[in-house]
Amino acid sequence: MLETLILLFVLTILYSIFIHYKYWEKKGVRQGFVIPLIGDTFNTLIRGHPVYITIQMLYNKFSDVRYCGLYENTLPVLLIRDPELIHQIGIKYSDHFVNRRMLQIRDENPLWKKNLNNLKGQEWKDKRAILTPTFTGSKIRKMFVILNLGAKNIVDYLKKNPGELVEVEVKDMFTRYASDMIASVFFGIQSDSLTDPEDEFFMKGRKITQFSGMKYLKYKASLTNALLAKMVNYSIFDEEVSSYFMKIMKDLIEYRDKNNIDRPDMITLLMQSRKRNKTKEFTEMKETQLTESQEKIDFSLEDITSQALMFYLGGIDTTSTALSFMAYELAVNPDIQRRLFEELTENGIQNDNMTYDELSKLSYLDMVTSETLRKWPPAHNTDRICTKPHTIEPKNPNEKPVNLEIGDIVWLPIWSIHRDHKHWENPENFDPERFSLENKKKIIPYSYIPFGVGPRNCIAFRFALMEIKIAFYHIITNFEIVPTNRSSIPFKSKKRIVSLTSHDEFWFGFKKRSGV
Ligand code: HEM
Repeated sequence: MLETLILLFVLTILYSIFIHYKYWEKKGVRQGFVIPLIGDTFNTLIRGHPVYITIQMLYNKFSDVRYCGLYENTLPVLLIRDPELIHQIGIKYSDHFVNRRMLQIRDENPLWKKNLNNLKGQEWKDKRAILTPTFTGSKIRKMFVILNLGAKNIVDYLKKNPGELVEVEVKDMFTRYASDMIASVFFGIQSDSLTDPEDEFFMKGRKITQFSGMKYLKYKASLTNALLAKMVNYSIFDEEVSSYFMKIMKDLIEYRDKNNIDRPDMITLLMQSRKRNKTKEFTEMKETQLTESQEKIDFSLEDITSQALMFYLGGIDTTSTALSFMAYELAVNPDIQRRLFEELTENGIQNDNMTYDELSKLSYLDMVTSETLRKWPPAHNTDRICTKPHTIEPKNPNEKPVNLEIGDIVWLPIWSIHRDHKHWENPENFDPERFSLENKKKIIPYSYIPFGVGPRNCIAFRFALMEIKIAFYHIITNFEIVPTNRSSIPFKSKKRIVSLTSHDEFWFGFKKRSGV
């Protein structure tokens, strides 16, 4: 028995070394030395680096190529290093790379299976076409009043604390802000988790967004291997969470249908999408084309809840991370903060009646937001799965055609591209000037992709930008953000983590401005 096991082990190692881990080499793609079963994840698994740093180290190791081959443990992955190739995969040949990898999670819960992020191929195209019009600039403009009120809550919350200086852990504060915004805009309910730490909606939502301990291990196992996925029986939306959100949505839709309520929020738009879809009156398709099969699509209560939950999952951590890093950079760069304060106060905007257009015109606010998302992209990596055979044609002398097969995984390393010295001068510096009107023109296309790329990019990018800008508009006109003894400067990342998270939390002081 023991001999058989040893033989099996030796055969596995030999197979790994001579066959499995030659996957990219055989396709003419550069790859490094690979440890069987660990693949290229050594720096995370053994040294404890966060995932985005491990990817960046691999990205920097092959500095002279447009792409390189990696192994996430046993899984072959093609890492794209070239902005033009990002354009090809994300846009030009996007039909060959329709899906993302998240889809491999074996979760039978329909709320999980039906959401936009997880849908594949034609089903994804159809749903995306229905949902895209709900996120256009004109729709965000309509719900601006709600966003403005939500952002003002941050100021009310901070002002409730006595004294001239309030010390706050901003990641928690912004997570609550983002959660209250989603509750209001996507679930039509008033949630005030900033004032009530135990707010029910927030506590239920936390169950979805927290990926720590056993839950994270199960998630990783499910992602890596279909067999493991079955064994660990992992579910992102468990029974309790699913029924809670389904009930909220059902009650809300019934109430609104019955009382003809037309609040300017996403629920109204999603309900209109449902009706429009039934009557085939679609006019605003731009980013994705309508398809014939669309007229048969059912956009049920389950669908609406599923999308709203996905917006919760996709929108909380990303937005609160961006907000936290923006607070960090403004605290450590007082000159930038001063200039931002000047812009926000010199424009004569009336806080209470501020409009979407007024906020959109604040150019320095836009520059600071863009630079935050460049230096600290909350979604540090995205991917595509090859859905139609595709050949990357050679461009440089050492390249051969690379034939990608159905199922091959391609990584678009947002963090590494944003910190590549070839594209950005002193990429570690926080410099909003990179995004001035003049300098913006010099940015290499597709070297700045915080919201991903092409038809499968972040559907809610306008909404996210507005959420960030309006929050900082109110914060900076009322407070100066300053470092305190508890602030962790420079930023230190948590070890072995997938997301961009601080080791020591984000503590900062908010000093009341005089006369406000
Ligand atoms: C600063 C905030 C945010 C960042 C940086 C961000 C970034 C991203 C990125 C990089 C992707 C993948 C795009 C690709 O693969 O090309 C994505 C997808 C997505 N995001 Fe966001 N996101 C943010 C906020 C939000 C918010 C607020 C929502 C919802 C309200 C949201 C909903 C989604 C959804 C549903 C997808 C999947 C789209 C699809 O597969 O069609 N995101 N996001």
